Amino acid sequence: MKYWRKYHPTIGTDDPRYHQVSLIYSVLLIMLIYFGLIGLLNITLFDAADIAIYDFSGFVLAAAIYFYVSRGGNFKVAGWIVTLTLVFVLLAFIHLAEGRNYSLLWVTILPPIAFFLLGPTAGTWVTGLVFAYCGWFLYKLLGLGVPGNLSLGALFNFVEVATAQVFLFRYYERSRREAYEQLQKTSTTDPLTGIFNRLHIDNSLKSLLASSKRDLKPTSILLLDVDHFKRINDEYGHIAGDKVLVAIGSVMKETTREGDLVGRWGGEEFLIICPDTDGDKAANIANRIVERLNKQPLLDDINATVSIGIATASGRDKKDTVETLLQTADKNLYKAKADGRNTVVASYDDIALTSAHSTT
Ligand SMILES: Nc1nc2c(ncn2[C@@H]2O[C@H](COP(=O)(O)OP(=O)(O)OP(=O)(O)O)[C@@H](O)[C@H]2O)c(=O)[nH]1
Repeated sequence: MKYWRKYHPTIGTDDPRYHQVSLIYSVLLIMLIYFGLIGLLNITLFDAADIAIYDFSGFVLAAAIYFYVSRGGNFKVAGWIVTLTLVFVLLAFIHLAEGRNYSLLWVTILPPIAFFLLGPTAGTWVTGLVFAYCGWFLYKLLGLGVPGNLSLGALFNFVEVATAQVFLFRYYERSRREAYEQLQKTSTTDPLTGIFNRLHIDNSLKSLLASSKRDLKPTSILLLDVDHFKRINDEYGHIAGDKVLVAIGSVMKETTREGDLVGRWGGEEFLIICPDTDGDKAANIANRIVERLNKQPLLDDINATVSIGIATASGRDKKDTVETLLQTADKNLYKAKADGRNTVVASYDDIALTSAHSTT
């Protein structure tokens, strides 16, 4: 496990920021070691206390950024600070070396870091501006007759390589992001209905229940099962059955809030997670779904109803787990089926359930 995970336990390997945060910490550690070591060498071996002041300033800056990020600072801001610090260090070095000994080559480490931490647009701007400045700096050096590696040909080579780098890294970062988003979408979506799949809804339930306990806020889940779905399949065919599942998915999306998570639990079963929702509110949502399905046919002339079992974690009971919550919802769903279907059952006796309809 990466050592920085102790500062950010919620950023798992499936989080899009995982590798960015990892890179931020790596760059900061390299800066701390490099500036600390070179600063000490400059004082002890080279007797250059004036240069050591720059090294120790760099060390303190890197330590301050490290402190900021590890105490929960904004990663976007941290990404900018790390990139701009790197730009400053690179330009300072190139200036001190006056372009000798291919020192300009160091600027080529900027694009992979800038594009990765800032994204394709800001990455293009930052690297484009720094490269343009370096080209101008090289051009100025030509007239000064500084010895070593400097000619008009070198300037052209620099400009060409810099331009190619900006375009190639921009292309690379864009395609990496698109591929990542595509992968994320397919790994979390149910291919038939387009709502979340079981894996995603299961993972989300774990983390939402943990935050519910941390914030002492209730979380409710609604387990839905389509009534007599086998009959629909038998009567209208499997393709129509699939369309019914898609339409029920849309009804659930329309009936719930934006922060609620709607997913397919398997076959003709669905699960809705409602964060910050107590049993009463969950029953209202469930009743809305049942009423909507009773009001008008789902598809042309096909009617479909659902039975719903609700479970609520208060957020104050440490004993609540994903398993106990699912067991309760399942038990209530079973009861809703036994009560004649097309109805809602929750664990709380004081909830007024308005949706008991006759079964088809
Ligand atoms: N069209 C279609 N049918 C599915 C899909 N997944 C499961 N089914 C069908 O859903 C039906 C579920 O039947 P049962 O478990 O007997 O339940 P039911 O007929 O809905 O009856 P109750 O749940 O007791 O109200 C089975 O016939 C499955 O073949 C799917 O993705 N598409």
